[in-house]
Amino acid sequence: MLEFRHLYKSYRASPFALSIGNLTIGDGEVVGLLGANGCGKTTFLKTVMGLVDGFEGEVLVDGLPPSQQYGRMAFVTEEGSYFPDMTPMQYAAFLADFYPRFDRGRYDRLMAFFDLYEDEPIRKLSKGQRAKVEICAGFSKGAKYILLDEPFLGKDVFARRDFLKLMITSLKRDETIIVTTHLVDEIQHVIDRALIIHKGMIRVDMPMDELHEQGRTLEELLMETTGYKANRYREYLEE
Ligand SMILES: Nc1ncnc2c1ncn2[C@@H]1O[C@H](COP(=O)(O)OP(=O)(O)OP(=O)(O)O)[C@@H](O)[C@H]1O
Repeated sequence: MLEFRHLYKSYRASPFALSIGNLTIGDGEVVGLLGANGCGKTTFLKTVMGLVDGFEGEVLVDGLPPSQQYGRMAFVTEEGSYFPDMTPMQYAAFLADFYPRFDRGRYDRLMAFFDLYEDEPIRKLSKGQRAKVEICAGFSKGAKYILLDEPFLGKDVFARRDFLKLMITSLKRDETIIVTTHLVDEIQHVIDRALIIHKGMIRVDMPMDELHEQGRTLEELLMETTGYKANRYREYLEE
């Protein structure tokens, strides 16, 4: 379980702070963290990973600070691999040494699914392929909490759809996912719960079943919450 208690983090460069009152994310939940550019999604994930200093409040991972739970968490970011000179095979061996619960079978199955070459250094792969290697790693570390920050960047539409299906069908019971993305259409039938952040605060926390029952789409909810106006560009053209 992830618990947030009065989390508050401001940046001088940002006009608003990330401010999360009380929030709990239970084991096995697949949560979509949504919102406009700069609203605080990555900062939220980084606090869970213990990568943010100087915030008020508390984040607990199964009752402990993130710094005591690194082995239980995987963070897949658009920044890609920190080990570009390794081949995916060497990377797997490294992960196996580092993560006691590393699942080599799952890594190999994901690599095969994405048609990735195992013998080329990661830096020689395309941007989308490098991102796929990170997904293979993230889902194979044996982490209970898998945080995905824009995992679809650079992936073609087929890879995105297949990956989502694979992710959902291969999840283990207590694996908990938090995924940020701007591709709301693609994840709306994948996530269990939507959190929408607007200007640093969670404005919507809704189970997807409830949204589907209301006959509304995630995109509509996001637009209503963030005040996005589809024809706003006209105001600029008509001035
Ligand atoms: N290390 C930092 N130093 C200064 N400001 C930062 C830092 N990290 C984030 N910010 C600011 O905090 C705000 C939230 O940023 P964050 O990266 O969390 O947004 P985001 O929702 O992930 O955006 P995007 O959708 O563009 O990825 C932004 O205004 C950003 O400029």
